[in-house]
Amino acid sequence: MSKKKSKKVGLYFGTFNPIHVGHLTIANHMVEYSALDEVWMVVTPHNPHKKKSSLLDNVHRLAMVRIALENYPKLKASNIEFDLPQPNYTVDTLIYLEEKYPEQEFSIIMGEDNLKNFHKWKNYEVILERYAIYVYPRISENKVPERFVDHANITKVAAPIMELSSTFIRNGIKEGKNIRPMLPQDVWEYLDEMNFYK
Ligand SMILES: Nc1ncnc2c1ncn2[C@@H]1O[C@H](COP(=O)(O)OP(=O)(O)OP(=O)(O)O)[C@@H](O)[C@H]1O
Ligand SMILES: O=C(O)c1ccc[n+]([C@@H]2O[C@H](COP(=O)([O-])O)[C@@H](O)[C@H]2O)c1
Repeated sequence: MSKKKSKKVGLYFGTFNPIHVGHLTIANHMVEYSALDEVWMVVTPHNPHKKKSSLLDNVHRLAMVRIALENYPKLKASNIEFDLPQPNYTVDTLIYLEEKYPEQEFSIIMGEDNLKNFHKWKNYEVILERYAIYVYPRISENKVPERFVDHANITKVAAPIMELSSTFIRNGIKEGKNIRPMLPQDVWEYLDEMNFYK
């Protein structure tokens, strides 16, 4: 007989270069308005679909996620991918997490933009078969592929839409713009003091 899992954990993967209020709003919404007990923000060293240039060191991206989550006990920063082979394929991370935390029930949190490209992820069928995927709305082009519409393991969540990106923030800093409202206060202070992205 299989043992009942003790905790429901939603995994929110990203490069978080840097984490911004769009990410934080989603993570908090997911943990407050779903059956999840916790959301882990998994800092990805190297997204297989992104270039590594302009990527701040893993430890600094993790530090900013930790700072952002200080007052959110149900949200955790995770460095689980730091010691896994790169680029980081999500399916491999999931296998590793299952072995390390057999008592926890994992699901995946993803934006609708990611769902549109999900069929390009490594072994996406395996992920889809084994995990619940919570999808929140994003403004983006193209349609969700037919095979994902109304899929039993995919749940749409009506989270608020905040269209900002880490790229926009990095470019703004480089151009000397004030981008403070887009970042948690303490994260802004950290990256300003460290002279990141200038
Ligand atoms: N404004 C936002 N609202 C909700 N989700 C977001 C937002 N920006 C990014 N995400 C999602 O958060 C996860 C991590 O995103 P990522 O770290 O790549 O951030 P990003 O802002 O898109 O970064 P970049 O501009 O560097 O590509 C992804 O699933 C992405 O779709
Ligand atoms: O496993 C894959 O093939 C795969 C391909 C693209 C992206 N991902 C994961 O999706 C996360 C969010 O992607 P992105 O493009 O929105 O930054 C990223 O941090 C990776 O962990 C995973």
